Amino acid sequence: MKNLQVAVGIIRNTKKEIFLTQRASTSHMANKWEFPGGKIEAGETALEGLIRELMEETGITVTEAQPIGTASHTYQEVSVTLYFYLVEQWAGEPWGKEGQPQRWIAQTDLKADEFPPANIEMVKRLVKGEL
Ligand SMILES: Nc1nc2c([nH]c(=O)n2[C@H]2C[C@H](O)[C@@H](COP(=O)(O)OP(=O)(O)OP(=O)(O)O)O2)c(=O)[nH]1
Ligand SMILES: [Mg+2]
Repeated sequence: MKNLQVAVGIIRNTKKEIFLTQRASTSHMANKWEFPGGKIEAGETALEGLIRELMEETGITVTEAQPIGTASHTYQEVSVTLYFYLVEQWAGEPWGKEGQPQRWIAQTDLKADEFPPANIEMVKRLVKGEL
């Protein structure tokens, strides 16, 4: 089975709100809310992939990103390894640049079941305020 390496950004503002986007109805994990990000390309580091994906999907220029862990999950179609980064320093204002719905939500109000299963542990850590 394919194993995807995916860089994801937990974009957090000074009010402890997190920026989420919604996956397309035609995509894998359709309609789930996600941390913006995507597949790391050949020759790229995870951080380079993160910076590129957040520019493509949200329009921001990441200026600092802290690696906070990984999660692996095997779905029916594909297996993924997520490389999570906490992003608190950036230039610009994030928006759903590819037309995807977006929202800011208080970190403590995140709901694990709105995310793909691979995200559950990380969402729980965020809700508990461990990060
Ligand atoms: N971006 C993102 N992907 C996630 C999360 N959780 C999770 O299981 N995934 C999975 C869904 C996909 O199977 C896989 C790759 O993400 P993606 O679809 O965003 O990849 P991409 O941006 O490169 O998309 P594309 O170029 O193929 O359209 O990671 C998450 O929080 N954020
Ligand atoms: Mg993506």
